[in-house]
Parts: sequence; C-alpha cells; structure tokens
Amino acid sequence: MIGPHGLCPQQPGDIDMTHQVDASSPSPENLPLPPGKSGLPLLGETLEYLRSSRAFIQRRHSQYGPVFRSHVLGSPTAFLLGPEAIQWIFAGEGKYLKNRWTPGIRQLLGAHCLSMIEGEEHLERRRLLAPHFSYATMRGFVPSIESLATRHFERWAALPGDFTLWPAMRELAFEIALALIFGQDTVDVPFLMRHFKAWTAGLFSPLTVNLPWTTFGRALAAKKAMVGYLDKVVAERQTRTEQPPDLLGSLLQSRDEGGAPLTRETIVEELQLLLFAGHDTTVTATANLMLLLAQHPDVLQRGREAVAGLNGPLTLDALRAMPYLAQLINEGMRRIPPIGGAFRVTTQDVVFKGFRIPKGWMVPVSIRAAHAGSNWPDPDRFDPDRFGSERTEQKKPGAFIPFGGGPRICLGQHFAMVEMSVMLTLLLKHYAWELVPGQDLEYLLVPFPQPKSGIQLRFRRLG
Ligand code: HEM
Repeated sequence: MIGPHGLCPQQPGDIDMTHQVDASSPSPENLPLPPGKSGLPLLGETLEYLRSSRAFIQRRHSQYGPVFRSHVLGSPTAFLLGPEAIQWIFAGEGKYLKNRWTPGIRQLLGAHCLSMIEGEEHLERRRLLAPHFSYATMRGFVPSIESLATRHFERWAALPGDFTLWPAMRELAFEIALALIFGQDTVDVPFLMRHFKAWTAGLFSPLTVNLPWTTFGRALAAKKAMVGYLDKVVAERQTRTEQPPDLLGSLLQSRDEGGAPLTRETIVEELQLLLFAGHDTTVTATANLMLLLAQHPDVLQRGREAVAGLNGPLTLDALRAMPYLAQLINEGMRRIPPIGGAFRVTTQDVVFKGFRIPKGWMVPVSIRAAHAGSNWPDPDRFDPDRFGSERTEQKKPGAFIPFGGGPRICLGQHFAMVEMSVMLTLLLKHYAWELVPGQDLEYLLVPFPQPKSGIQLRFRRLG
C-alpha cells in the first residue's frame, strides 16, 4: 500500500471503528451543549465563517478547544475537530448522521442519484456501482486517458503564447469523464460542456431563484437541456442487444437484488452526478499540483527522475511501480484539498466527548482543517516526503481524508488516482511549465480552491 491513497486497492468504507461513540448512551438530556455562541439572529456567525472558514475554525479552536458550537449557513452547528472526531462523523453515517445538501443542489442534482439517497438504498446502489470503479476496470482506461491527455498537452505546447490552465484542464478532464462514461460512442462534447458549465455554476449559487437571468435559473435551464440530451443517449443504448464495456453499459446492465434494472431517470441523474463529482475535483487537484510543482523546482526535479526510466505506453503496473507519483498527488491534495469539506446533519440527539449535540444540528466534516491540523508538522509546507513509507503522520485514521470516508467515501477515488497519475507522468516526462510573472495567485475557496488568475502558464514540450 502506498500511503492511504496510493495506486493500490482500498475498499470503500474501510474505516477504523475503534473511536466510534455509541450514540444511544449516555443519555444526552443533562449534558451541556458544546461551548461557543450563536451570533446574530438568523445570520448567526455565517459572514465570518464565509470570509475564511480556516481562520474562523482556528480562532474558535484556540478559544474553546476542538469541540465547539456556532450558527452558520442557517443552522445551529457543532464543529468537531481532529482525527478522532472525523472518525466519529464517518462512523455515524446512516446511524446518527445523514448527508446535508442545500435545496438548490437537491434541485439541480435530482432526488434519485447516489448522493441523495440514504440507508439501505444508498448501500445497495454503491454495491451496483462499485465494480465499475475498481482497479480491474481502471486498468482498461489507462490507454484512453493517455491518448486524450497527450492530445491536449500537445495542443497547449503548440500555443504561441501564455495560456490559462484552469479552463484548459477543465476541457481535458471533461473529455476524460465522457470517455469513462460513454466509451467509444460519439457525444456532442461542446454542447454538453456548455450546459455543464452553466449547470455547475448554479450548484454553488447562494441565490436559488428560478428566473432566466439568475445563475440558478440558467442552471435549471442547462439541466433541462443536459437531461434531454442524456435521456436520448440512454434510450438509444437501451435498444442495443449488447452493451459496450463503459460505465453507461454497466449501469444499463445493473440489476438490484430483486432483479430490477435502474430506471432511465435514475441512470440520467447518476450520469450527471458522476460528471459533476468526477470533474472539477480532478481539475482542481491536478491544476493546483502543477502550480505547487512550478513553485518547488526541487520537488519537480525529483518527480522527473521518478518517471525517467519509463518507456513505451503507460500501464497501471508501470504507474504503480512509481510510488513517488502517489506521494506528489497525495501531498498536493493534503496541502490544497479539492473538496474543503462536506456537511452532515444529526438525526437524533447524540453525545460526543461529553457534549450534547441536538437532533437537526449541522456537523461539518472539515477536510481542510484535518489537513492543516496539529497532526501535520509545518502544515503549510509542500512536502511529498510526508507520504513516504517511513513516515507515519498520514497513516493516522481520520488525518488524511481528501476522498472523505465511511459509507460515502468517494466512489471514484481509484479512477481519480489513476487519471491524475497518467496526467502527471506525461507532464513530468515530456513537458515543462512555468508561471507567468505578476499574476494574482490569491485563492478563491468556493466552490473549489482556485487561484484568482486561473494559473497562467508558459508551457512547452521538453527536448
Ligand atoms: C481528486 C479527485 C476527487 C476528490 C478529491 C473527491 C472527493 C470526494 C469526497 C470528499 C467525497 C465525499 C463527500 C461527502 O462525504 O459528502 C466524494 C464523493 C463522491 N465522489 Fe469523489 N472525488 C474525486 C473524484 C471523483 C471521481 C473521478 C468520481 C467519479 C467519476 C467521483 C465520484 C464521487 C461520487 C459518486 C461520490 C458520492 C459517494 C456517495 O455519496 O456514496 N469522485 N468525492
């Protein structure tokens, strides 16, 4: 195993349950709420939290300790920090906690996809989908990722001047996601990309008013267009006697325990979710890693040395034989987690560390705080050696959680690691890139951590 997220199988749901706190005992009524305050009426402490969740959490942590309460994003909230708390949250899924989504996201993602369903239905759906994300399946995708990435990188290298990495990486990752889902079938990439952009913009819009000139209204219109298109693609596939070995083919052949297929509506929602969950996350991780490497030439050089001996087309085994690749990717995601956190809500009164957390409170899973916490010496330093086999800080359960954990651990984590490893290997072996001076590298954290400039690069082919 190469670190917690190396290129080796890790079972979804693998978590250490030793820290689980029995939610039913002791009886919560007489226990105190966590220390903290509720802030202003209605708004609570939301503005300060949105200004910088990291600074907000650090301040409260030093004032109250690792368990505190607040009122943010319209809900009373219990912040529980540290690896043990993270384990407790992951272990609570479906028992004393459930997923919490904003009404806007619910509307845009739909009610039937994996992220929205709960309990047995959720576990059953994961069982259906998991085989399509196994390493065995990923093995077959390496050549198409390599060929798509090479085509895009060659185009970047041929550009006459500087270019902005973020939108270019989005195009590449979108095509890779489409290849995973639709295999060799031809789909209208520009049409889907255009509507996908408008749709994802709405997922994080604070204003959920459905009017044609609002971001949310445009997102709903884009969803309608995408659903109409995807529905036709799925309907056409349903007429075939044999399904190709791509994700859509597997979804169409899935049967639940009663032998029933997924409905077309559910399949279309699942396709949308996979495009959403698997796209900007890998864009963010890879683009930010390229930035970090440009800022750390010594690390970049070690990366180049790690891939120097590689010849011929890429294979999963060749990628696995280069553990430094996973170290680079993991440290990139530790330093700048693509997803800063997720939200859960308590489904009953529960007790954590002697504090009562009432039913209906929000409980954030703060990935960003976990990756910057005291578990990590000098946490702001970009140091891939943290993930070397002789180091231990990354091994502590709940310390390194870029893909979440528990029953909702990222379904696409192996695919993401393989995709990012292929891209990184090609970049390290064949290309050089440097940052255009004078650009604004201050980070915007919502919806994904991205420098304001979008990362302007000079990019060329080596040798
Ligand atoms: C660097 C890349 C990625 C990162 C950092 C990432 C991160 C995450 C995280 C943190 C969660 C858990 C959210 C929660 O607890 O509520 C999650 C869930 C999920 N991810 Fe990923 N992800 C990545 C790539 C992908 C890819 C490539 C796919 C699919 C193609 C994917 C599909 C999903 C799905 C379907 C879920 C929902 C799982 C469930 O609710 O059971 N992700 N991801």
